[in-house]
Amino acid sequence: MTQGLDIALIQTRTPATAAAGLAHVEPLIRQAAAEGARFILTPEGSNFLEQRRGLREEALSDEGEDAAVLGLQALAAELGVWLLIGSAIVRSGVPGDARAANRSLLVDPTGAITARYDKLHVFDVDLAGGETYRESASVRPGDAAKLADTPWGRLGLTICYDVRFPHLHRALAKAGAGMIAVPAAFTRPTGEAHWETLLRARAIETGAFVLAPAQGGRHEDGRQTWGRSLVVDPWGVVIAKADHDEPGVLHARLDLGAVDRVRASIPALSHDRTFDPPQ
Ligand SMILES: O=C(O)CNC(=O)[C@H](CS)NC(=O)CCC(=O)C(=O)O
Repeated sequence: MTQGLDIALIQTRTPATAAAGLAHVEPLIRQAAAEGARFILTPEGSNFLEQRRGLREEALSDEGEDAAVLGLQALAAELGVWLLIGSAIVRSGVPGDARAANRSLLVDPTGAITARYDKLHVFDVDLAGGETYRESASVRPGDAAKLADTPWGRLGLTICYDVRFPHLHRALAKAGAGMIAVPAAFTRPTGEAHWETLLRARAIETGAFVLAPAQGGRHEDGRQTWGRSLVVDPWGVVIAKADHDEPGVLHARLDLGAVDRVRASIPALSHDRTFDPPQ
């Protein structure tokens, strides 16, 4: 019999308020648990997703009062599963800074939050097609990388645009992560060009499983995201993939022994050298 950890990624098309966000994701999480997942991961912006130009302070709740965060904690407890809320957009809690935190929350089967991570790299980008993002205007970036303990080993926490910073992933893997979460709300053009390649590269470079639940499709405010949620094994093989942008559940079974086997076979993670800067 094959042993392994049964996980599920939830692909969403999150609406613009936290109450609606919860109503959207809850049935998918119930389905994932009923189908056997013990660890369930949701995308970036799981409480609400909107065109950031209009994000107002009044739209934000404290982490402890957000309808979606509270509802998802209760759901994890009811279903007895581990749940990564890929991110919730909540008040940063930093005095004098009205911006949000874009925060991953790991919830245990009692419903308690056991780890939190604020997105380090915010998306300030002008795309060729005219799409412009200034995430730093509404989101205060975090300043620390984060590993979370799970019954299946250490999980490295990252969010979306963080996937473009390989040294962050290497640092997480060197600190013990055998799984790295990359919840996302990728743009369509960058998703089409880069999403799968970036995720496979991060898995190969770290010898870790990469778990990437994504927002997908055309959201109620017109924003379009690239779905295609993906699970990559430590060898870089895509072991589960949504071939579409529709909301749904993507199951995968992780053979966690693969982490040590891959790292023993190609020990690049321990072969870093220091060198003089290029002249
Ligand atoms: O705004 C929210 O509610 C949730 N956050 C996002 O959607 C963020 C910031 S705008 N999106 C990304 O980081 C996309 C990265 C990307 O697409 C790339 O690196 O190519």
